[in-house]
Amino acid sequence: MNSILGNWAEKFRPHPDGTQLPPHHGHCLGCGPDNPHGHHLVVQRRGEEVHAVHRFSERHMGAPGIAHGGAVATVLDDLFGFLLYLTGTPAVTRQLEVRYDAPVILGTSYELAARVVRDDGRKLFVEAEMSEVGGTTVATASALFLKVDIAHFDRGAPPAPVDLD
Ligand SMILES: CCCCCCCC(=O)SCCNC(=O)CCNC(=O)[C@H](O)C(C)(C)COP(=O)(O)OP(=O)(O)OC[C@H]1O[C@@H](n2cnc3c(N)ncnc32)[C@H](O)[C@@H]1OP(=O)(O)O
Repeated sequence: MNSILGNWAEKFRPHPDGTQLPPHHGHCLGCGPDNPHGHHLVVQRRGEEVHAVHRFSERHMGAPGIAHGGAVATVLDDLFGFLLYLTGTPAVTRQLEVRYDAPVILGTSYELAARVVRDDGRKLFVEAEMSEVGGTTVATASALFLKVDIAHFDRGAPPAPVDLD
């Protein structure tokens, strides 16, 4: 098994409500603490949802002062990946749709929440939103995740040493 994911059964066991969920792995672009280009997303379980508060930095700029749409999609996609701590099943994104309702401003905190809306055989239909703290929604996303065997992740090459340039 791809050692970067560690032991799936131990790691992706159900985590208690209210706790902080572990990153997928150290170099994950969305949540890995060791990825210098990453978003370092920190996610909590709240009931049957996963929640985060996130601030984009200058590394994620699209238009001046505004987060790149791909960066916003990355964070939403990675947030969906935390629902796997609730379902307990390995799964990957098959389709992702993002609606950008308002510019996401760099340096501003946003609240994110995601949930499974339908668990249908191999298919996990999920949805999420990103909002100003206590306010207006700036982006919504829906995705189809497909459950895979853990061997799916063996197809990845071992991570190269991190290049800080
Ligand atoms: C450890 C977790 C980290 C999480 C990180 C955050 C999430 C990610 O970034 S994941 C990375 C990005 N995603 C990927 O790399 C996935 C790449 N894709 C693949 O590997 C394959 O396409 C894979 C494994 C998803 C599916 O392949 P395969 O097993 O052949 O499935 P496929 O036959 O195409 O579809 C399975 C079923 O889903 C259905 N389906 C496929 N696409 C759709 C769709 N868009 N809408 C509705 N149904 C669909 C199919 O019709 C089929 O249905 P049925 O079984 O009823 O006939």
